[in-house]
This record gives sequence, structure tokens and C-alpha cells, in this order.
Amino acid sequence: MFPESTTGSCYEECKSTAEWLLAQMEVRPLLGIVCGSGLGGLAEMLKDQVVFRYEDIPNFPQSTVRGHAGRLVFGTLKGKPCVCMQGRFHLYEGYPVQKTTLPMRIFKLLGVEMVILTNAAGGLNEDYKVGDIMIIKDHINMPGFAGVNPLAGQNDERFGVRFPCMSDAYDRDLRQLAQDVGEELGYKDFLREGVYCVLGGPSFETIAECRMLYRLGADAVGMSTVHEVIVARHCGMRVFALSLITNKAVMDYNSEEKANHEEVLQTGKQRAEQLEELVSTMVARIEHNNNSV
Ligand SMILES: O=P(O)(O)O[C@@H]1C[C@H](O)[C@@H](CO)O1
Ligand code: HPA
Repeated sequence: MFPESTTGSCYEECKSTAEWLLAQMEVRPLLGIVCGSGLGGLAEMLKDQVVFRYEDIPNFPQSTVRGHAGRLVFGTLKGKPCVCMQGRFHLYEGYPVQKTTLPMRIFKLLGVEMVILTNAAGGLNEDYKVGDIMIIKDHINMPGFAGVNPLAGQNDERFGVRFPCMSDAYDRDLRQLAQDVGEELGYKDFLREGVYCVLGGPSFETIAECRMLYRLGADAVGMSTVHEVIVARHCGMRVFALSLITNKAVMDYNSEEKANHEEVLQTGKQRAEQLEELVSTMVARIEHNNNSV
């Protein structure tokens, strides 16, 4: 287990990064967005951008994966002040789990109240197609079964309680809003709601693993998001998350299909516009639905 002092996720370290950012610009974000693999286009929707490269931000990890630009973008989306991570951190990059989730604590200390996360995922549910957008209603933290949880170690009550509840992790009102907006936009045929399972990666799953995960109740499998959600909920931010089904998990021993990162990025490009429309319309409606941002 990594003590917090080596991961930069302790309160004082997060505070000093947040204060450094706040001193450089006027934006006071209420909404935080995390872009998944190949989905960084979401950040381009922000107006009046102030951009920081991760390498210039004190105590911030670096993006090492293609499709993750490594830029923190501040600005407004539909008039709402936002901060957007164009690039996230994964366990398989070699970071301790606390480091992969550090931006959530920085978001909190910047004043963020709600987080929207996106990811690319493999579809396990047999009804899912490539290009489907899945509203995440729940998760399975598979590394958590072996003790990999970003909240392991000493708890700092300034962030949250020792034993946070996770049965309400994915905000019900925001999920309903996504359903309503999706229907209005004509996305019903490719909008789903399901359970996301995180694995450590970077190798994609074997056929036996995919079959097992589906039987356990997962509809999609990926390598991110869940730990960020745990930390965001621990410190009291509301959470909404989406998976883009970029490929179908291979479940059949006769299949010739092979998961690969190229396909993941390619599907991201094809659905980017609709995903951006869904998120931005939701953000525009949030006050309208009395979900204050
Ligand atoms: O950051 P996300 O979860 O969108 O990235 C997924 C999982 C791996 O990092 C990569 C595999 O192609 O995409
Ligand atoms: N498995 C794990 N992570 C992924 C996948 C997948 O099939 N597709 C995109 N990210």
C-alpha cells in the first residue's frame, strides 16, 4: 500500500495544487469533466478557455496514453464554469491508485460540485453494439476485491468519512436527465444504462474473463472511472458517468475479433459528436431540472 505522502493525494498537497491553479485564472468551476480515451473533444466545447499542460501543474501526474492529451482546460460550457481533464490516469500506467484519482480531490478544492466522467469500454452485454452510449448506473471495482481502493490508508475527514456509501454513487436525477435528453435528441436506439466493471489492464480481457464478468452482472468492461468515482463521492461531489462502447468484448472461442486500442480511438471519433451533444445539453438543463450546479 502506498502512504499518502508519496502519492501527493494528502489534503495539504491537493490544496497547494488547487491554490496554484486558482491564482492563475478567474474561472471558478462548479462542474468537472473527465474525458475518456479518444473523447477529449468534449474539452473543445468549452468557451473562453484557459489551458494548463499537466507537466506545468505542480504535483500533477502525466498522461502517457494515446488519446489522452494531458491538458487541464478551464472555461464555460453552456454558460456554466467548468474544468475538463483532457486525459486521465490509469493503474496500468504504473501510478498508485491514489495518484490516478488525485484530480478529483483537486476538483473538490477548486469548488467543483458535480463530476461528469466518460470512458471507452468493451461491451459485455450481448445486446450492446459498437457505438452504444451506456449511462453507468453502478460499478464493480474488481481491483477492490484485492484491496486496491483509493481510500485505503489513513482517512482525512476534511475530504470525507472513513466508510462512504457507494450504493448511491451514480446520481439518479442525472441519469434520468440523460435518459430524457437522449430521447429528445433521438438517441434512444443507442442509449443504454448498465453496470461498468473496472480491471487493471493494460492487457485486454481473455474470453473466459469476459464470460465471467458478464455472468457477474457487468454490462461493460474498462480500465478507469470507478476509482475516480469513489474519490469524488467520498468528498461529496455528485457523479454522472458514461461509457462509449468502442468494441464488443470477445465472448466466443470461434471469434476472430481482437480488442485493440486503434478501434477504441476510431469508435470514439465516430460517436464523439453525439456524446458531446448529450453532455452539453444535459449541462444546459441542469438548473432547469433544479439540479443546481
Ligand atoms: O480512459 P479510458 O477508460 O476511456 O480508456 C480505455 C481503457 C484503456 O485505457 C484504453 C484501452 O483502449 O481505453
Ligand atoms: N476492455 C477493457 N478496456 C477497454 C475495452 C475493453 O474491451 N475497450 C475500451 N476500453
